[in-house]
Amino acid sequence: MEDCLATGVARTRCPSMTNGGKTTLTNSLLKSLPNCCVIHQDDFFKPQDQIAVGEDGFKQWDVLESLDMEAMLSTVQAWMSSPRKFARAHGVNVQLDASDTHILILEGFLLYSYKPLVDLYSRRYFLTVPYEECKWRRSTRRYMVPDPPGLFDGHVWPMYQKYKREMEANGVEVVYLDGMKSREELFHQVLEDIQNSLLNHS
Ligand SMILES: Nc1ncnc2c1ncn2[C@@H]1O[C@H](COP(=O)(O)OP(=O)(O)O)[C@@H](O)[C@H]1O
Ligand SMILES: NC(=O)c1ccc[n+]([C@@H]2O[C@H](COP(=O)(O)O)[C@@H](O)[C@H]2O)c1
Repeated sequence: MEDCLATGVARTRCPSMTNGGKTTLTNSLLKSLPNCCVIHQDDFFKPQDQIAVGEDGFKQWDVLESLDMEAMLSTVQAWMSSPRKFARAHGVNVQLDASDTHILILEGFLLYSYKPLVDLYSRRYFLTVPYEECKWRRSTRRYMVPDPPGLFDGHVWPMYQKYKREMEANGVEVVYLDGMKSREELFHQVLEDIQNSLLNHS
């Protein structure tokens, strides 16, 4: 990572639990950071017929095996090999100024459990909200595959807790963000942090 930052290229991550507010935050950052691309982990869910059904009867969406992480890694590597080309191909308006800074945001709910990606980043954020808030926000969402009754308590929340425990046990260092803060406050906090990180490595 250090070598990339030394050339003015930064990568960061905006992961969290489901409904922590990561898509909202990512969209705000995208508008404010130069030459900024995003890769959404949700785009790498395997097709529904490849998702295992657990002993609990639920389709196991919230486990790493439900995602094609190799494909996600290849996409990250495509950005790493040519951020400018990647940005252009993804419709990002590339600014040709002297700094030549490029930023990649990875946004997803299970990013710190996939070893090949864990150490690639200059900044790692983790948005959290309390159980009740998460459950309420989730109840207002409509996913491509709607949640069956009981999924949140029976699968989503226990998997979130399991992966978070594992992440902590593995010593993955993250900046925790309080997802109960306002959208504006979170945006300014993270924007400032990323800008400082870029300055420190320029
Ligand atoms: N800081 C916030 N405060 C209150 N509600 C928020 C905040 N950020 C996002 N939300 C709302 O929470 C829901 C989930 O947000 P979203 O950004 O899609 O979460 P995620 O991408 O983490 O699943 C949406 O209804 C969104 O408007
Ligand atoms: N995008 C999909 O195809 C799909 C299908 C079923 C469940 N989900 C849910 O998406 C969640 C992750 O996305 P968010 O972090 O945006 O909530 C997971 O908790 C998972 O249960 C997504």
